[in-house]
Amino acid sequence: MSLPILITGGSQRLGLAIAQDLLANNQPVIITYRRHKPSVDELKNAGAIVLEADFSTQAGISRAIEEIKRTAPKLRGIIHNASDWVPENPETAPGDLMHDMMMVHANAPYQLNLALKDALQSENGTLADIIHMTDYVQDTGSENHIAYAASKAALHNLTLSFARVYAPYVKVNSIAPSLVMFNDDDTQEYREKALNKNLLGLVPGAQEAVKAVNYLLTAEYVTGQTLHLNGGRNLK
Ligand SMILES: NC(=O)C1=CN([C@@H]2O[C@H](COP(=O)(O)OP(=O)(O)OC[C@H]3O[C@@H](n4cnc5c(N)ncnc54)[C@H](OP(=O)(O)O)[C@@H]3O)[C@@H](O)[C@H]2O)C=CC1
Ligand SMILES: Nc1nc2c(c(=O)[nH]1)N=C([C@H](O)[C@@H](O)CO)CN2
Repeated sequence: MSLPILITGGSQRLGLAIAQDLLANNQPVIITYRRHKPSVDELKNAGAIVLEADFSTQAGISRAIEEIKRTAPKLRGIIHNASDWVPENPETAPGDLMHDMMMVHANAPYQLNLALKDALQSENGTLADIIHMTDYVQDTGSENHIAYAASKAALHNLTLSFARVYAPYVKVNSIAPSLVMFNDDDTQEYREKALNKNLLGLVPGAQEAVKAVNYLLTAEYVTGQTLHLNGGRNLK
């Protein structure tokens, strides 16, 4: 039996698609979720281990680390997918927003990577993997999600540091999507405008992230890199 891959925020959208694909290919999976949904039970019934975790507080991060260590002494990989896409808004003080963004996108991945270093095992000649789900805005910044973009840039910087420190037994890479999957409440106007933001005029859906994850898991010579999933938006 292969060692499990941990996916944070695996109860919906990209994280759920990644978890479902890995399970369908007989790869054991552990997911964390913040709010219980039917998908959590569906993943559990499909054989996943499901752990409740909220990375917005230090206590939540510490609790998650202890529960993951107890559940899986050894891991094939970690996919840091959990994320909150929150714009600057009048209801949230800037200090609170920056704190919240940094906790889930940088502090939690940082602490989990350190705490789970010895658990990460290469197996059958395949190196272990850490994958950080960052964002196109890691390199560009954002006008309406300033704190969010800064926290994703911090997450990408963790890719560079951990790639250096964890070589040669663990590969560490970023996947930087631009708009890959719409949200249910995205208006038709937003959707049409978004399609024109990249060269390919596409919003491909969650399977594009699944393909990117599977590439990195099988790669032998890729670490400290960013896999951009943006339809050429940077050239538009
Ligand atoms: N979708 C896209 O087009 C893009 C996605 N990305 C990145 O790809 C990744 C996946 O995107 P997507 O599937 O849309 O992500 P979602 O917005 O669906 O969030 C994924 C999960 O993160 C969980 N989460 C949020 N905050 C916390 C927290 N404080 N502690 C624990 N869990 C938390 C949520 O749990 P709950 O549902 O319980 O609240 C949610 O299920 C993310 O890192 C995202 O930033 C980047 C650019 C574009
Ligand atoms: N946690 C999330 N992060 C992001 C999302 C999302 O739905 N959840 N969506 C985006 C947008 O698609 C953005 O890339 C559009 O330009 C960014 N991050």
